[in-house]
Amino acid sequence: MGASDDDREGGAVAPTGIRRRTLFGAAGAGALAVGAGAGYLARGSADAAEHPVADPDAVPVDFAGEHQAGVTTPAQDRLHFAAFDVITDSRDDLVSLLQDWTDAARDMTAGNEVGKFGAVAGPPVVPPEDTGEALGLPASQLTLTIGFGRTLFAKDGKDRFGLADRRPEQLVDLPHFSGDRLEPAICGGDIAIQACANDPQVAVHAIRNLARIAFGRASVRYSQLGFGRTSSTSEAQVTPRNLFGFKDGTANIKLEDTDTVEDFVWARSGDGPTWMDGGTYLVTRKIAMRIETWDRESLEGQQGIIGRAKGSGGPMSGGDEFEPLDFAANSRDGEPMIGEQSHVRLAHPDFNGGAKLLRRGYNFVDGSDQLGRLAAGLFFICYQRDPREQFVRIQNNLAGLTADLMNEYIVHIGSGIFACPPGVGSTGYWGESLFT
Ligand SMILES: C=CC1=C(C)c2cc3[nH]c(cc4nc(cc5[nH]c(cc1n2)c(C)c5CCC(=O)O)C(CCC(=O)O)=C4C)c(C)c3C=C
Ligand SMILES: [Fe+2]
Repeated sequence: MGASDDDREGGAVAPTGIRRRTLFGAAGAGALAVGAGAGYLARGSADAAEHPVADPDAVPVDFAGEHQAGVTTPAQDRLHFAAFDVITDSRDDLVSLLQDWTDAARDMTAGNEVGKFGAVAGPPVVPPEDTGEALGLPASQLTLTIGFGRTLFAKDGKDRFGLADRRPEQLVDLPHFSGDRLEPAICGGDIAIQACANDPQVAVHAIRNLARIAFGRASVRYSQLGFGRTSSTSEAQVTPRNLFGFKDGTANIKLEDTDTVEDFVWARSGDGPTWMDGGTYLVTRKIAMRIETWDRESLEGQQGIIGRAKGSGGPMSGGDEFEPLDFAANSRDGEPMIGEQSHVRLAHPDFNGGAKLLRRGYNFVDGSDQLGRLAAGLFFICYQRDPREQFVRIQNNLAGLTADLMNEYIVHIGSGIFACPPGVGSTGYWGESLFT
């Protein structure tokens, strides 16, 4: 195993790769995890000042586990999402790609360089195994989460890899929703990989290296950068804001609510094919937001559209952020305080047969268009046990100009649905249960 100068300085070489950056020397990670992740309540608190901790981003998120990381993991600040097209016809090549990707994912999520020699310790006559831009950076809570699209199982009626009869019925072709203006180039994909990290360079490095490893076997169909996580997935996180300026994620499923996570997020035995037991279904929607039009809407109008107060995030029926929504409350003029066409009413489980989602989206700004308008929006990401009963049901309730008032300000332009297999142990590879 090679070791770079940095490793010799840090004095730590991990067994499966070259460590990019260590904690304070070889300090134990357990005590350092306090306040890990951007936006945690502990950050900047008196407690944190009295008990300084090493950079919490140096404590990696476990890659191995019953479920994949990156679903209930406290949402990191940054996203690089990529959808791949598989360009080989060989099942063996597909399996070897998943094996190579898993090895690299193990390395990178642990904060190590990719491969045996990494970026600079290999033979000088061949391209380095790792592209190098994350050298010196900690793991930054990087998680890598994989999902398989419908076209991996069968495409144009062709059973490409002998997987056609293993496609779960939950992995539906999403219906057309009223108002959709989907652009095919940013829809679908055979395989999706969600990279989340607190440092954008770490997330980009991960996707770049996975794309490089895939050369000749899979190519990037599209990718999306995101920032400012628009959901909290843990009670320990403060609720972030989306580009409409509203707190987003208040009523999200939180990892501490284990019963809800079990009931609404993870596929279980009997739900579908056994290879998906412990997995989950991912739906993505790239939603453009008409920022300039929104910015001309009055505060009262904006709050009426969302159904929550812009400052506190509390319901329009009253109370602070986490006060339950009271849909029966009427104002003095007899109108519901949380409007009939408000977003939170139409998205709420009470109006969707009890359905809930684990939301994990990110803001995006792809620069400005030719008229100087922000090309911005929400890259909506959600995880669930059955998209038919969850995303599709809720989106059908929201879609259309006569439904959610927010539809005047948004348009769905990208879409994807993926079956995310269960987690991997310390050996094995992503999606192994699908091929055995
Ligand atoms: C189909 C699912 C959903 C889409 C698409 C969606 C788009 C979308 N949402 C916001 C902003 C907010 N959403 C909020 C709550 C909320 N949204 C959904 C679902 C979708 N949103 C759900 C299930 C909920 C929770 C409803 C509840 O149980 O109360 C909120 C309020 C804060 C919160 O609870 O998170 C905001 C704000 C935007 C801007 C957007 C598309 C661009
Ligand atoms: Fe929403």
